[in-house]
Formats: sequence, C-alpha cells, structure tokens
Amino acid sequence: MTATDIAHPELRSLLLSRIRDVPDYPQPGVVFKDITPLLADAAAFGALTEALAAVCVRHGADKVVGLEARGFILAAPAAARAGIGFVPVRKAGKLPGTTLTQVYELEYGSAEIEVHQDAFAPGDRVLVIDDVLATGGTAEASLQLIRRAGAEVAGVVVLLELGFLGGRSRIAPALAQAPLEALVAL
Ligand SMILES: O=P(O)(O)OC[C@H]1O[C@H](OP(=O)(O)OP(=O)(O)O)[C@H](O)[C@@H]1O
Ligand SMILES: Nc1ncnc2[nH]cnc12
Repeated sequence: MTATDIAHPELRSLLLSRIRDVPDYPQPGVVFKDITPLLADAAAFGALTEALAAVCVRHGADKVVGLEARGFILAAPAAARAGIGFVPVRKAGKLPGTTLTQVYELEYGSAEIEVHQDAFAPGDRVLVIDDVLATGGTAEASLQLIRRAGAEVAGVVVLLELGFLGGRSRIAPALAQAPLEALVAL
C-alpha cells in the first residue's frame, strides 16, 4: 500500500517546514516529528485547520474524533470550523463516564485508549483526526472503539503519515472501505 498526500504543494511545504525532527526521542532510534513549531505559527496552524475542516465536510462526517493528546489540538478546531461535534478518545482512566477500552501497541511502548460508551448516536459517521500515523496502532484501536460504540467510520485523516512504518497496511482491515488520508506523507 502506498502513502499518498492530499495537501497541495504549497501547503505541503509550509506544513513540512514547520515540523521539526528530534532524533532519539523518546528513545534511541526514534526520530520524533515535533509539531510544536507548526502550532506556534498562526498562518500554518490556520491553514492546517482549514484543510482538516474541508476533509470533515467532504466526508459528510457527523462527529470528529481526536486522539489524545496531539490529535486533540488538531481535531477540535477543525471540528468547530466544520460545524461538527468533537469526541475525545483518551488514554485510559481520564474519562469520567462509562467507557469502552482498547489496548494497542505504539512505536515505543503499549497503551490503552477509551471513549465514552454514549459518545455517538447509532450510525453516526465518524472521522478520526490525529497528528501522526506511525505504526497505525493508535488509529486501529480508535476504529475498533468507534465501531464498538455503534458508529460508522467515515475515514481517518492525519497531518503526517510515516509510510515506512507500515501503518496504512496495518489499519486497512479496521478501515474496511473507509479512506485514510494524509496531508503530508513521508
Ligand atoms: O501510529 P502509532 O504508532 O500508533 O503512533 C501514532 C500516535 O503516537 C502519538 O501519540 P502518543 O501516544 O505518543 O502521544 P501524545 O499523547 O503526545 O499524542 C501520535 O500523536 C499518534 O497518536
Ligand atoms: N516518530 C514519531 N514522531 C511523532 N509522533 C509519533 N508517534 C509515533 N511515532 C512518532
């Protein structure tokens, strides 16, 4: 499976120019993609929010899911801009209501994520937004949660896809026919 990017060339280079590589973080051998310079640049963050909101509208999503923590920063303004409700998928133990839980593996460790059991209306079409798709473990777990909560997956959109880590292939079964889009794919 090939990683493709959907940002037009000007937006792609703006976004890429504001993502900083941090070698050996959080552990040796990992090159961490730091989006804080992008968030600190109002023009770049604004253009990113517009692009993500356009994807939400194009897919006719009823809800936008953001994945804790960096996914929240991108998904919440995009959902508000698109006029769609936002649902947080959080790391275990952070949501106050009755939750569904999913265990998953990361590039650097393992984790559990949760969503409120009543976060979606039956049949809601849900678009997942995150900053980075790496191994795909987080996105895959979120898709399983969304379906278990009774909603449909409209798609996944990420700012940055690290294609060499194989996340696209990993999440293909959980996506079923839904699209995975990356604004920038490396
Ligand atoms: O495709 P994967 O291998 O699952 O990796 C991608 C995930 O890893 C990061 O989250 P992380 O949990 O590291 O931390 P955060 O709380 O800073 O967003 C990133 O924000 C994605 O959610
Ligand atoms: N290399 C990476 N950079 C930033 N976030 C990540 N999440 C998983 N792998 C990552």
